[in-house]
Amino acid sequence: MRHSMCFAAATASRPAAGKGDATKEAHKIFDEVVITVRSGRGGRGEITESGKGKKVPNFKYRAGSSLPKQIWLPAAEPADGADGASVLLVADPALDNLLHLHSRKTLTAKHGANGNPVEGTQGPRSRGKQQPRTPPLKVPVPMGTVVKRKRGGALLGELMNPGDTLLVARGGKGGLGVVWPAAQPSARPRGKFLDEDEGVVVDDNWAMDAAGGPGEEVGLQLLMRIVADVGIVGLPNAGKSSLLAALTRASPEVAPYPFTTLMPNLGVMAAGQPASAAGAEPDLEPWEVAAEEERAPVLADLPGLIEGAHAGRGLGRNFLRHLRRTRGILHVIDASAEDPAADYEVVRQELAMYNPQYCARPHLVALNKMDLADAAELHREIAQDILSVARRMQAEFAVGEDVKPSLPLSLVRVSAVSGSGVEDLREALRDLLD
Ligand SMILES: Nc1nc2c(ncn2[C@@H]2O[C@H](COP(=O)(O)OP(=O)(O)OP(=O)(O)O)[C@@H](O)[C@H]2O)c(=O)[nH]1
Ligand SMILES: [Mg+2]
Repeated sequence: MRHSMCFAAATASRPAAGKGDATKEAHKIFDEVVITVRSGRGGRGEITESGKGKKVPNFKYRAGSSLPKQIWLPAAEPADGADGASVLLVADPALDNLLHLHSRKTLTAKHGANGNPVEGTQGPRSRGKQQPRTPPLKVPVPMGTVVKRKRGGALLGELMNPGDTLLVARGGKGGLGVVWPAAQPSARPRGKFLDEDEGVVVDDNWAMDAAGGPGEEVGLQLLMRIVADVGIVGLPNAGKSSLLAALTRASPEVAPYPFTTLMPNLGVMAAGQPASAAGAEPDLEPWEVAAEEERAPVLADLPGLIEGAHAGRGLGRNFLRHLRRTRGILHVIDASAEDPAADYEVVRQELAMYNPQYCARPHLVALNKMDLADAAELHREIAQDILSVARRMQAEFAVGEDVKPSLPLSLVRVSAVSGSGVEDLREALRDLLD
């Protein structure tokens, strides 16, 4: 279900002050982590002596009969060692960040059980059978996680949908059960093979066969990009989080100071709002409603951007990578600000500097805080100014670049506080995505 992912980030806990730098700065790296995973080594195979069995009572023996009292039970086939546990990454829809992996950076899977319980080691003995599989170590990660090798940065895979799994370290093969041809050590078969480093090495084949394969150790870099249809961007305090709360059922933190939002908040814009004309649509069945919700657009409220974010000011701009998979962008402008058109330009410029593609995506402008007197009076001029900024940016860019900044699809006047215009904005967002 898409839903379950959506409301967890709303109460993204503020890192407690004074706990040490890593904790304080955790919010900056909620979407990135470097970890080491180790798969288990394979268990040893059982080693038995051939021809050896044991005498056991004959259950068919009856006193006075010709049947022997004891019979010879041949040795069972020796058991194989179990394969070591692999390490799997699993996309968990309940997660929306990678913070849980910051506290434990090395994850080790279990070794395979030995085929023979030698003194001092543990292991179930199941003669003649492959040992039971060792359950893999499953590491939960949020959807939208990109997995790269720490060294070289080769892409190993992406986990996009709930339940997607990626094998990152394969467990070692279990050793084979081996029979000595004779009890005498001198009679054991011997094999010679070349070892690249040390020249000729003599070893016993049986010992090689019985040994389990080693596990792997892999350094991984995990990067998360949230999966959303629309990204909400704007200066700090413009009312992005307030609008997300008005448009969806999410309840992000809202406060009258900049940089309230430290990690993206997600919300689902549920369909079937009361706006449609009476009788125009037949009532939806419950499963149709569920299907609607499944398709309902996900909005992502990003932390505030400021001028110079590309150079690391404010919260920087690393979180802009979360716009990568969005189809459209909603610019939120505080229309009661001194120069809303300049604010719009600042944010557009930061987007363009991060990735010119972002500016080419279809976008909407929400003129927020329309309940305030200054904003309401000036909204025509503000809209004009914003449009001329957008046209100018388009004209400037079109010269050398092949991606052209888009013009706003529409400018919507809203107030997240009074709720006016929210329905129009919802409508505009749907048009944007169609
Ligand atoms: N009057 C009025 N105030 C608003 C409106 N929308 C938001 N605010 C106020 O503006 C302030 C900032 O709102 P937020 O939603 O936290 O702003 P933000 O853009 O998410 O801010 P950051 O997360 O810091 O980037 C809060 O005090 C809100 O109450 C609105 O439509 N009208
Ligand atoms: Mg916010």
